[in-house]
Amino acid sequence: MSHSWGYDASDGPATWADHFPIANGPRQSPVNIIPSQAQFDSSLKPLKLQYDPSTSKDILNNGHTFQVSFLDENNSAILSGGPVTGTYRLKQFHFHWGESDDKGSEHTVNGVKFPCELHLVHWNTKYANFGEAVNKPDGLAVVGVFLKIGSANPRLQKLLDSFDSIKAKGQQTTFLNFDPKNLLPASLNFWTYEGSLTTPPLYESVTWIVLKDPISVSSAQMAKFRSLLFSSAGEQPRCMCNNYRPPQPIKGRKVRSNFK
Ligand SMILES: NS(=O)(=O)c1ccc(C(=O)N2CCc3cc(O)c(O)cc3[C@@H]2c2ccccc2)cc1
Ligand SMILES: [Zn+2]
Repeated sequence: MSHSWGYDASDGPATWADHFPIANGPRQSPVNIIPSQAQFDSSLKPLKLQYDPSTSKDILNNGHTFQVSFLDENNSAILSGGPVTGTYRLKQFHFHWGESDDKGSEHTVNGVKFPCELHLVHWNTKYANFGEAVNKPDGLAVVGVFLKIGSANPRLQKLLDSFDSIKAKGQQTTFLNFDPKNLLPASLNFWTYEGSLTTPPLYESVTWIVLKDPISVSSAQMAKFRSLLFSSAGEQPRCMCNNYRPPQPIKGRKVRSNFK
């Protein structure tokens, strides 16, 4: 990433337009979803997420979030159907969260923030690879899943148990056989709209697919997310939290749903 950016007052979302003018573009993400204004679209196909066999590779603290990356040389973890045409391959998933349980998600619903939001990032196989797809208008499809405070979610435990080895920026460790299907709610009902990356370079290349139903996370598990650091080993430790961009202007875009 060329210019360094972050989530503090000095380098956070309010400053991103200085170096990434597309921050004020026509299809920026995230947005506030207002269910009563979403349009049911019966032509939307069921969302197909085929993550078998799961081909997770590693888990990395990249200084903005932590992400689990996947082998994407073949179609072993793909998204199809829903609002997209063609086949999109899973590249990585990551999360955004707050310093406290009352905020942290990027998308909001009727203005309500969730404590955390999962993003599963897929790229369109009409392009050669993720790097080619990342700045094309139909290049990416990201599935967003809200996390809601409730009972501890055992399916998050393997992620949380790896945090001690990726505490600081740049730390990475092997992370095999993790099936991201286990992070999905029972229903794949979704809202969809045309948007962007929610971090610099903010490319307007994302078909967003935000699932209506959340998965659970306990307050203690959220505290573990906040044990990660934005900072590198040896630097003044800075808690990795509030790594979310607030909702951006909808600018006339339609949010569609596949459910009534
Ligand atoms: N929140 S999100 O919209 O789902 C999203 C999706 C992808 C990416 C992503 O892969 N990025 C953007 C941020 C970033 C920061 C780095 O330090 C880095 O090394 C890579 C990335 C990648 C990226 C990859 C390729 C081109 C541009 C950015 C980031 C956020
Ligand atoms: Zn994200």
